[in-house]
Amino acid sequence: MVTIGEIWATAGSIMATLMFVSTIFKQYFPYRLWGYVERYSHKLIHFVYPYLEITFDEFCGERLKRSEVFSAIQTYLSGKASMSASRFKADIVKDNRSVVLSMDDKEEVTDEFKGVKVWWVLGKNTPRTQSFSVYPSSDERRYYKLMFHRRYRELITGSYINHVLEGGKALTVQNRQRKLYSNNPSKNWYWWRSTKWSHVFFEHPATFDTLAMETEKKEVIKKDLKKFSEGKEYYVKIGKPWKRGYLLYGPPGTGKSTMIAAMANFLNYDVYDLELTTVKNNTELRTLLIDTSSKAIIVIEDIDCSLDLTGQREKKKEKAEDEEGTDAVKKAAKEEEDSKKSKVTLSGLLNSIDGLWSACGGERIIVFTTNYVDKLDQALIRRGRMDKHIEMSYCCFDAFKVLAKNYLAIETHELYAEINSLFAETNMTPADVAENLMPKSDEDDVDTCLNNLIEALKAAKEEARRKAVEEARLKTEEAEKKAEEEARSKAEKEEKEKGAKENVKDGKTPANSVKENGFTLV
Ligand SMILES: Nc1ncnc2c1ncn2[C@@H]1O[C@H](COP(=O)(O)OP(=O)(O)OP(=O)(O)O)[C@@H](O)[C@H]1O
Ligand SMILES: [Mg+2]
Repeated sequence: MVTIGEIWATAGSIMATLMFVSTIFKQYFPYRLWGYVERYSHKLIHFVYPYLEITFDEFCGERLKRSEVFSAIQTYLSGKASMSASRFKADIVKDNRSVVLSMDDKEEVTDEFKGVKVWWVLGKNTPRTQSFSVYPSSDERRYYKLMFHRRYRELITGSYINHVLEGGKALTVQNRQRKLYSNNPSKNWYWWRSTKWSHVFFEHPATFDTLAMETEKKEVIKKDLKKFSEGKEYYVKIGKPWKRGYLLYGPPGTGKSTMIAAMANFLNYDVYDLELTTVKNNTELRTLLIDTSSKAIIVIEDIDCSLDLTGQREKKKEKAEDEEGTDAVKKAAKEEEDSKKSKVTLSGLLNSIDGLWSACGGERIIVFTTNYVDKLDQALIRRGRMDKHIEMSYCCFDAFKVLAKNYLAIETHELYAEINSLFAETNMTPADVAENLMPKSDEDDVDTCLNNLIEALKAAKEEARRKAVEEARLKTEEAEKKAEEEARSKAEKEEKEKGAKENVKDGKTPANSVKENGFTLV
């Protein structure tokens, strides 16, 4: 009887012989004939193995961007994986309430489409060179492989793949837990996982209903956003990338950030909060923007503080510093400081907003906020870049009514008339109004809160009056000082002219005086 050990020994020697023969064959067989052998061997395999394979890679474009097709397939298969795979990866979605299972590496999942069976495998390309790093190799790339009988080639490539992609996208929208991203400094970017952006779940509760603003203005913005989000075909027709820029400007506490949250909740978009000061240069900025998903609002807050937008201020400063002297220690310190500073330029920013790269992906809204719109370079905020400019201003009575409804659950009150007249005379930000309306203890009722607001409005009015008086006083003082200085310099000038005339009368021209006294009288 043949033992297992003997079988293994025989199999081992057959393998060794085959490898030896194949090596000899490769070495001595004419190179040109080798091509024929390969071609015919493929035909032979094709004849006995009637299945076709399609591969979908995880990354496209030199790892710059994760393939949306790969993501759609992953989501589509997550529904099927729970039926046939045995190892899963779990993801929490939709308000942390449910778990979605997706297939793990090297798992196989079967699917059926119009009675045709197909197989999906999640594979990984292992590195060609072996290294002993604890990190995965740069060659390691995941892919989905779809296998089907070649008889169904048209059905699969024609309809099935579309069916998978559309199903995947629909599931993504359904399961979507929106995210709030913030960019990481490039020293923390690693190629083996997406680390350019960190995220938390986006849970800001602001909506357009809770946003204090004139109703009409709010409606215009809502319509604008809706038109944009439904405008895919329109943007293709007019030949413009599917993106829109919003500039929100106004004093602190007027609701610019709140408006962004309301926009994201209205459109069901993710938010990318881009901190420009940690972006080293224009290339990094471009890489970050390419790595954003569609259905996203990209936000740059306080754009006037984020970088030197005129480009001139920086040069002036440098020149002044150069004149101060070039001490070696100072120079080294300056170099170190410079290396930490963001080198993103205005033109880099403009390019990333509406250059050729900006068309990668689609359905993106870019929002800039600023407290000082006049400081911004006109090129940055021209239409086409910042298409819609929205002024967030001090609280008006209309906006107050929204806040009162949110904070005190009232539609009207006998004190409204007084509050209305006070708003007409006073500037107060919605943030201050909201703070005054908020009950501070269980004893605080509606009347207390409204009276608090009235007191605050009166105090603000008095403060504004006092400020205006002070400003007027300062202005008058300045004007008087200026007039005094003008009068003094005029008197001095007249005095000089008078002296000069008298000298001429006495025959003492400046030239004569030199001759006489050996020095010049000025
Ligand atoms: N228009 C508004 N509607 C509702 N709440 C508002 C509004 N404006 C301000 N608030 C309230 O005031 C707080 C501060 O507002 P927000 O952060 O949106 O102001 P901002 O304009 O972004 O200020 P900054 O310029 O300082 O960033 C918010 O938490 C919100 O509760
Ligand atoms: Mg803000």
